[in-house]
Amino acid sequence: MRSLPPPLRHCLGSLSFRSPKIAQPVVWSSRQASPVAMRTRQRFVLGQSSRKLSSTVTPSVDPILDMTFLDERLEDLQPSNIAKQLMEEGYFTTEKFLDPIETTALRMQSIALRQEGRFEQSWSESIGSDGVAQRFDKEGVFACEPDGADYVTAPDILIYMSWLLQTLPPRLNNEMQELLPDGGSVDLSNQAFNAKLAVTQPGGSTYPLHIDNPQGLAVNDIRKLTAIIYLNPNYQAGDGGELRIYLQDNVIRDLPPVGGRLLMFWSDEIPHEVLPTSPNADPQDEEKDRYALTVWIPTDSATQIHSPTSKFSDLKDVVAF
Ligand SMILES: O=C(O)CCC(=O)C(=O)O
Ligand SMILES: [Fe+2]
Repeated sequence: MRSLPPPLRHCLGSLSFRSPKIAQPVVWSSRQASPVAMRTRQRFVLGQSSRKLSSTVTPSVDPILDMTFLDERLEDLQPSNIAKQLMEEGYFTTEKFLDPIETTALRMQSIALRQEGRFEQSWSESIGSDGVAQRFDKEGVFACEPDGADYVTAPDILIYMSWLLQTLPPRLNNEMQELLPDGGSVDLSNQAFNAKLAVTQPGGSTYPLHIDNPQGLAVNDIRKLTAIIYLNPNYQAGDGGELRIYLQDNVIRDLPPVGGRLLMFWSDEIPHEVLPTSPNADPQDEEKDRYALTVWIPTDSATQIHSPTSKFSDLKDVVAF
């Protein structure tokens, strides 16, 4: 059995989306091919009512993330404020969602997954004027889709993903309902998700300008919210790799990928790119590797994707597909 149910898989590239369906409920299960998974034969179920991973697996490192603390941190940020910023500006960010110890733990667990061979060359598709998708490798970028079997090696990555998926959609839906005049909602779903743990190597690796979900319903891609946590606790000014986002009124913001930063934006509307990562550093300098964990949350209301009445609908003109 493959890790996530097939419909939850998405291509490792971020500019396209190959999964036509979203499955329910979210079930993480062991990869049969993995020797670790063969030993554990464990399934992780994210029930809506459950707040914890149901697991009898002993991780190889002790997890340190606590879902209750994460809940408290989200409340401290005031979800009403997050919802307001998403609706008014298209994005929300805070630099210190995880503390340095937590950020370091997630980074070390990412490195352990990489040492296990879980990362692959990252690639994307660009859509030509003829509508045909062209695949290309992203030089110096490698990625992994974490799943339940990775709990043994990377328990905190799984705990974070699990917490985010259970907590963020209902919490933000409630707040947005309050804000929308007709009581409508963007209807974020906690029944499915896509995830990518990516490393961008120093020496100038980039992500080209793109929107995560450019094709939308044409390819049954209903990803609505992108949530990224950055895992670079030793980030220094000059390390590059800023996420550049393009907003309304020609506003451009560069967000350094400092460890612990949480960033959210609309997957189907907000153009962004990654600026060169440590352009003057040696590509083999692992200290300068730029790690980021992205979770994409879909919507249960297809009409929310590329809505022509959205105030952000013009931003797509920034990106030439
Ligand atoms: O790593 C980042 O800052 C953004 C990555 C990204 O744009 C993507 O994966 O689609
Ligand atoms: Fe992206």
